[in-house]
Amino acid sequence: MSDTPMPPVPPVILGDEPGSFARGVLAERHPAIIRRVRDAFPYGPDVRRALDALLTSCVEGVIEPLPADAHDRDRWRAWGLDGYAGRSWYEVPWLWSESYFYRLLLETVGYFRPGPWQGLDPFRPFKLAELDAPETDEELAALDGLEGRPEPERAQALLHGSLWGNRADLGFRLSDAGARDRAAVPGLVADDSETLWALLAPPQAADGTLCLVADNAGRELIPDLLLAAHLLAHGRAGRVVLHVKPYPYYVSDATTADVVDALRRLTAAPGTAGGYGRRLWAAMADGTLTVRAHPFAAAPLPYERMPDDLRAEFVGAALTIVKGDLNYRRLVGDRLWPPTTPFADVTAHFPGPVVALRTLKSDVITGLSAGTEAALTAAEGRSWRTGGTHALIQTRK
Ligand SMILES: O=P(O)(O)OC[C@H]1O[C@](O)(CO)[C@@H](O)[C@@H]1O
Repeated sequence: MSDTPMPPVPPVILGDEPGSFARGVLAERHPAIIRRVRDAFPYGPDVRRALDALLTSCVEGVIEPLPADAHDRDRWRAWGLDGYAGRSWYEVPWLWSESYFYRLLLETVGYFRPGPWQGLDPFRPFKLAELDAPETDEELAALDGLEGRPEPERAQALLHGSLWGNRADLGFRLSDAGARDRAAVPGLVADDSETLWALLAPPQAADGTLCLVADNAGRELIPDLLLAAHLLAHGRAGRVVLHVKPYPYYVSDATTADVVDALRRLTAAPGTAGGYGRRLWAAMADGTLTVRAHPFAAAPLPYERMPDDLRAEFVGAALTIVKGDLNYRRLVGDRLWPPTTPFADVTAHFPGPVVALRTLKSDVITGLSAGTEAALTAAEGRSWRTGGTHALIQTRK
C-alpha cells in the first residue's frame, strides 16, 4: 500500500453515457455478436426467433429475469438480478450487464437445456478458426528460434507472448474490423516485470503454486500455456493452477474444452512447440498443471467480492497472474479511477501477490505515472485506453 491517502472512490462505470465506450459495447458490439452467432449455426426457427428477440431487447428493451427453472437462477439473484431485472441495460453497472448478456445468449441457444444444442459452445467456430489460422503456425514456429537462448531471455519472450496474446480477443475483433491491423505499440505503459521475475525466482519459486487466471482461448491461451510450461520446467513454479471460465463467455474466453483444444494443437505441432505440448499434457496427467472453472470466474462482480473458497485458493498461491482486460476491470474495480491511482491500493483486497498482464481495451486504468498519462493523452486523446495497442505489466507484492 502506498502512504498517500486513497482518493474518493469513483462510481462504477455504467453504459448510459452517449458516445462512451461502454455504451458502444452494449448498443453495437452485443448486437453484432448475436448476428455472428445466428449466422454461424443452422439453428431452427425457435432459436432464431429467440436470438432476434434478444437482439431487440439488449438494444432497446429491459433486462429480463432468468427462467424460473434455470439451474443458476439463485446464483444470479445473489449476484444482483432481482435489483436489475426490469431496468434498462444501460443504467446498471456495465460489468453486470455485459456478463448477464452472455448468460442470456447461452440461455437463448439452449446451451444449458437438455436438447440438441446443450453444451455446444456458440463461439466455437470463431475459436477454432483462430486456432487453425496460419498466424498460429507462425507463432509456434518462432519457438524454434528461441531454443538455445539464455533462460531469462526465453522467459521474457514468453511473458511478452502471453501479454500481447491478449490482443487476440474475438469480441473485440468481431465488432472492430480494424483491430487486427492496428499496430501494437512496443512500449508498455507500465512495466513491473522485474518484480514479477523476482517473485518467480528459482530455487525458492520451485516449491510454490502459480495461479494463472486465463482470459481468451486460442492465440492467447497458447502463449499462456507456453509460459506455464517454461515456468514449471525452470524452477520458477512448482505447480500451476489455470483458472478458466465454467461456460462460454465474452466470445473468446477460455473454457476447459478450449484448454484441451489448445493442448491438442500444441502436441500436434512440429519442432519445439510439440515438445512444450507433450510436457504440458504430462503435467496435466500428473497434476502439476490443473484446471479450475469456478462459477465466480464468470460472475458480474469485482474480485473484491470473491467467495471464501476461491479466496483460499489465491491465498495459498506464491503468485497469481491475472490476464486480460476484463480480469483487470474485475481486479481493480470497474471504475474510472484517476490513471495515477496506485495499482497496489486498488488491489490491496486481493489475497496474495498479484500481477496483471493486459492490453488496454477499456477505459479502466490505474498505476500510471503522471508523465506517462500526459504523454499518452497528448498523443492520442482517449483512444490509448481502448484501442488494444498498448499493454501493461503491473505487480502488487
Ligand atoms: O478479452 P479481454 O482482454 O478480457 O477483453 C474483453 C473486452 O471486452 C470488454 O469487456 C468490452 O466488451 C473490454 O473490456 C475488452 O475490450
